Amino acid sequence: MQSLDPRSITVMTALMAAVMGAVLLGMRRNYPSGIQGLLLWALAPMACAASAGVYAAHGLLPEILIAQTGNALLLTGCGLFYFGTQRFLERPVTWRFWGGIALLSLALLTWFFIRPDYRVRMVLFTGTMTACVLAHARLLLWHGARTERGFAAWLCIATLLLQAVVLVLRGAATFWVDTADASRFTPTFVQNAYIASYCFSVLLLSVGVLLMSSERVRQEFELLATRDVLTGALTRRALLQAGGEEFDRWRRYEHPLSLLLLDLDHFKQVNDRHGHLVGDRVLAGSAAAIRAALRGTDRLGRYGGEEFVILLPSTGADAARASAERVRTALLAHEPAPGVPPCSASIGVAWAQPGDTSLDTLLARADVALYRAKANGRNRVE
Ligand SMILES: Nc1nc2c(ncn2[C@@H]2O[C@H](COP(=O)(O)OP(=O)(O)OP(=O)(O)O)[C@@H](O)[C@H]2O)c(=O)[nH]1
Repeated sequence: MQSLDPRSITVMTALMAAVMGAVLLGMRRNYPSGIQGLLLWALAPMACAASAGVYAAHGLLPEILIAQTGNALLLTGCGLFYFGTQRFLERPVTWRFWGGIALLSLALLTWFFIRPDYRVRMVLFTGTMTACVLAHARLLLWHGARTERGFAAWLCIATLLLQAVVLVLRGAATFWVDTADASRFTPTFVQNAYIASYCFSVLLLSVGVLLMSSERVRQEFELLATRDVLTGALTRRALLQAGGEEFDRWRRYEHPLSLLLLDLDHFKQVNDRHGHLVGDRVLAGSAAAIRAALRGTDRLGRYGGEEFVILLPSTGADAARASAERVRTALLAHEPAPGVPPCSASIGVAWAQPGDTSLDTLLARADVALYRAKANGRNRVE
């Protein structure tokens, strides 16, 4: 490590960070605009690259200019990563607070040029960086890891925590390894390790945010493929797949299985009287009311138009009838938004019985029961 040239590592860091920034910028063009924070994440490694470029000019320009510009750019890069994550997690962006801290720290650093001591400047700068990096890790731990529980969020958190450890160690070590008139390119083992670890942390953080965006895209596509946009219920395809799996489980383990076929009553009249848009709102509101009346393991799917299927795993005939009754009364009790009419539902109940060969058998029986419920006056369970 001692034999490594700190200026060369700094130049490599600048090049690598610039490439990562360009990759993130290019990637952003192909991602849905609904995913926020990508531009800030792309600008972050570019600011880090610029700071490394400025540091690499050590000895060629006045030290105060290099130190202040380089530090300002490095803090900006750190902040852009942080603000990008805030945007990505759809949290309020706190430019002012963190910008204020960075400016204060830079102002203090300027003051130390009047009474120069490299070690004090080092402690102050690594301290500010540690605060920024820990704030970022905390943001991801509290908000990110909950919604983005994937590998990528943990990679970012681990990188940030490691970076904080390195910064604290670097700040603390300065009083042992540096002299008051040392400079950033004084070739000590500690300084080389510090610059090299910074290079890796920019790389890992850029890869981490790139993976986080890819995971978000995958989640959104998965949601689009399996969720009905209007009601949030499972699509017909996803519902039939889930139903097929539950049916196989019933056949193998003989856990009871029931399903409800629910059809909103006189829905055509709602459309005819109030228009399709209001009809859509009735559908969305009804689906929300139905979902609220179900257990966590039950699954609601939109079978077609105004027809829904509710899968009730581990539920026998009596419990299924009770569930259906609960859903029916929940729809009656549901208070629609102003201007949206209430709507009742008829429900056909079916449960798996010996001799059933597929989910279709249950669906066909539920359909017959639903037809009976309609024929017997609607707003009822059969
Ligand atoms: N607004 C809206 N209407 C839909 C949607 N899908 C289906 N529909 C309408 O739902 C209505 C269903 O009408 P019908 O099958 O006659 O049933 P109904 O009026 O509910 O009568 P019953 O089922 O016998 O009580 C049709 O007018 C469809 O156009 C949708 O996504 N949005």
